[in-house]
Parts: sequence; structure tokens; C-alpha cells
Amino acid sequence: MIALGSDHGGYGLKQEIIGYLEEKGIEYKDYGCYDESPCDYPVFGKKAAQAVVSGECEKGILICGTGIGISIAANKIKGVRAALCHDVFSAKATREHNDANMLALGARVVGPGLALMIVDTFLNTEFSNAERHQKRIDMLEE
Ligand SMILES: O=C(CO)[C@H](O)[C@H](O)COP(=O)(O)O
Repeated sequence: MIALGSDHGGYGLKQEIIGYLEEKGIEYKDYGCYDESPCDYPVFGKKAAQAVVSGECEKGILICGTGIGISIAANKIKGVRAALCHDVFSAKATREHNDANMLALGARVVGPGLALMIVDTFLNTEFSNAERHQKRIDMLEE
């Protein structure tokens, strides 16, 4: 189950991502927002982040205008490792090295084509399990 969260700036791209998830048969839960009315990204970043740390969802995707505010919000929740990625290399590396459990995207930064490639890479790349990376992740948790 993938947790989704966005503000109004990310709402449109979130609909594209929902289309991708449905096409791939990947289950998701949308924690809002639910239309393009102006709203506040900390609310939806927190809700989606809590769904990931509670175990209700295994990963999450966050979208606001830049991806920055909503990733900052999610990273306030202990256990969240939200990575803001606007290229495929970073999406792959953050799974392999950081075991990132949330991806953040800026809908005003990247178009839907690139965004969906980033989502696909993030969801299909496993953590490397390398000892050096695990040690550093443990340090983050402490
Ligand atoms: O990117 C964002 C936060 O990092 C927001 O989506 C952005 O700040 C919203 O701006 P506005 O209220 O002017 O639409």
C-alpha cells in the first residue's frame, strides 16, 4: 500500500500518479488534499508520513509545488526518510543507499513524464542492504 499526500500545488500530478498506480495494479491510499483549493502542505505531509511509520502503508509519495515543503513536513515524523528527487539517478540511489520510505516531488518542477519515471524507479528499487548504508540509517534513527 502506497500512501499519497499533496497540497493544491501537487494535486494535478498526484492524479497522474494515481493513474500510473492503477494501471500497474498497485494499491494506494490518498491522504489528501482532494481538490485544487488552496491548502497547507504540512497537514497532508504529516498524514501520509504517519501512515508510513504506523505500517499501514509501506512507502509514500508526497507532492507539492516544489516538493520541498511537504518533504520537510514528512521528515519531522520519526522513522520517515523522505527524499526529494527530480531525477531518476537520485530516486534509485535514495532507495539503495538511504532506504528512503517516502518520495517527494515538485509538480511545478518536473513534468508528468519524468515524474512517473522517478516514481517507477523509486517503487522498483530495493535497498542495497550494505552494512555501511544500514549503519548510517541507524545513525539517522538515533
Ligand atoms: O511548493 C510548496 C511548498 O514547498 C507549495 O506547494 C507552495 O508553496 C504553494 O504555493 P501557493 O500557495 O502560492 O500556491
